[in-house]
Amino acid sequence: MHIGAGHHCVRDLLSFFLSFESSSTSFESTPPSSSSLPKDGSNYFQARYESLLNMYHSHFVTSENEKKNYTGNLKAAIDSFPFPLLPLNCFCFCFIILIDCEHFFVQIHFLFCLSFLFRQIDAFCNELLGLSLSLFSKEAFLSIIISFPLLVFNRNFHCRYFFLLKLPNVSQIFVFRFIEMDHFLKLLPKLTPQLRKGDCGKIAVIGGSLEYTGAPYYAASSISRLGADIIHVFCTPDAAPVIKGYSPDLIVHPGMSASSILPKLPRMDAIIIGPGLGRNPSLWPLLQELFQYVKKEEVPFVIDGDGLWFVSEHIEHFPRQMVTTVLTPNIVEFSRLCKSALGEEDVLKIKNNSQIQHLAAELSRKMDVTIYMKGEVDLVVTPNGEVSKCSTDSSLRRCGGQGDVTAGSLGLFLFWAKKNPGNDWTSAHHEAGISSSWLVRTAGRRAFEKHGRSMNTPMLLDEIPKLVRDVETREMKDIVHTDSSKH
Ligand SMILES: NC(=O)C1=CN([C@@H]2O[C@H](COP(=O)(O)OP(=O)(O)OC[C@H]3O[C@@H](n4cnc5c(N)ncnc54)[C@H](OP(=O)(O)O)[C@@H]3O)[C@@H](O)[C@H]2O)[C@@H](O)CC1
Ligand SMILES: Nc1ncnc2c1ncn2[C@@H]1O[C@H](COP(=O)(O)OP(=O)(O)OP(=O)(O)O)[C@@H](O)[C@H]1O
Repeated sequence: MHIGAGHHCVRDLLSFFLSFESSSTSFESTPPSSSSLPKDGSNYFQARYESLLNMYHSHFVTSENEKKNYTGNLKAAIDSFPFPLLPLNCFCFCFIILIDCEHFFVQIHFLFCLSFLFRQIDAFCNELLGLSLSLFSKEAFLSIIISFPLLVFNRNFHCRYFFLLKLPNVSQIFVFRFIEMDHFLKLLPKLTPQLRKGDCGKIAVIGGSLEYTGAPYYAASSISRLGADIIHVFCTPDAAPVIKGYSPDLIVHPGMSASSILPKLPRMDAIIIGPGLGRNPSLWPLLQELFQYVKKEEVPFVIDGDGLWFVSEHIEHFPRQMVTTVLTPNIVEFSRLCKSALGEEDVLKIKNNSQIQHLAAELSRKMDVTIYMKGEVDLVVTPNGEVSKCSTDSSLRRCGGQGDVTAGSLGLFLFWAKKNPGNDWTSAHHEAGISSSWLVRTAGRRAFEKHGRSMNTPMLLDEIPKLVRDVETREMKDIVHTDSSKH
């Protein structure tokens, strides 16, 4: 098809693409003739836009607020588009590709932006129109080229729909929506009658003290709900009966000496240290021996909470080449690490996300370890400079304990990710990080939608079983505003 020759060509192109929308046979459908299009193009495409929006809402958006936000963003982007002023390389277009992987049909819906385009283009000269459409078609072509290898080469790409949507203001919001969920799905081990106890994970959580009994429980409980077989909690003797009382599911070992803990570690598939650990200086020898053990045995290892406090306090003794290790700081823990490792003061005053990302990359490189930085956007940064960002909608509540769920689930995901023969440690860290972030944020959001400001971490934990089941049956109807990308 020749593109860009003028007004009639636009109509042909539109009718060609619209035929896909109305037909389920995708590429095999015959394009309707341009004369079959209604005379009043503007109203026609406005109606198509509305219907697509409704379709989007009915499939993926649940709450009224989300509907408003989505519609608002979209309309604002479309309405505020300064057509004559915008440089061509920022040309406003939007397209959605719906891929039904199971039947391998591809349907292309170039709808609501086409409605916009049509209205605008009608009023402008043919020359500009021609250039615009060339750009438009190039993007469409590229998107198809990108989508097919994903389908063909990634067997785990289970998603039913892959959305690609581009607008100036909400650019790429939806691009990796389902890929992010797919990371999570891909890591879940297949349950078969041949599995034996322990195959899905034997995980150690080291933490729990008189003051903090909730934190190790949250970490351990998230691991249990995700499907690990055995969870050991190592904590101080006074915390042990309390933690045991929370759940008979957990194996709780009182005592924090290296000599009592280390002999039990060779049977563990991943180790998480820090949630509720406390800051008793007598714990430092345990951490030092643990670092050496993890480095030698290459066990998936997560350092969180007070574990990070010890690392900051003894930064000069933190070993290099901890290839299996992920540090999971919140902003306060991050600022402590930056201060001790990079000499950076006042990190808490930084409000600019890209500056934080830059610092996280520097910290990761300097410490030679992966950093999973929690915040409004979660960042997974590996020492080679790769960054994964996850900004899936999460809870608006910042109640304590959500980071403990991150640390626990991350430990288990690291074990699962590394078992995948295609993964080296770097890719395992990114895959596990994205999965953990998606899990905590989505479970948190669901809990928040139900309970509002009364939401707390046990409520988030209660969302995990349903969430896992929904993902496995791909019944996700409420994923909105996901932005996860790797640079
Ligand atoms: N139920 C349980 O058992 C739970 C136990 N937990 C466990 O508790 C242990 C300690 O962890 P932690 O994160 O509370 O201690 P820490 O690193 O000193 O940070 C607190 C300090 O940072 C500050 N601050 C906070 N945010 C800030 C911000 N955005 N910007 C700036 N400042 C900010 C805040 O200052 P404040 O507002 O109080 O003046 C405060 O001084 C750890 O083992 C963890 O696992 C938790 O998991 C929760 C559930
Ligand atoms: N401002 C934010 N907006 C949205 N999500 C956030 C925000 N801050 C943190 N989160 C999410 O909440 C989760 C926990 O992060 P948080 O910063 O609360 O950890 P933490 O302080 O270590 O938690 P804990 O209370 O367990 O110690 C992370 O997965 C992160 O994605």
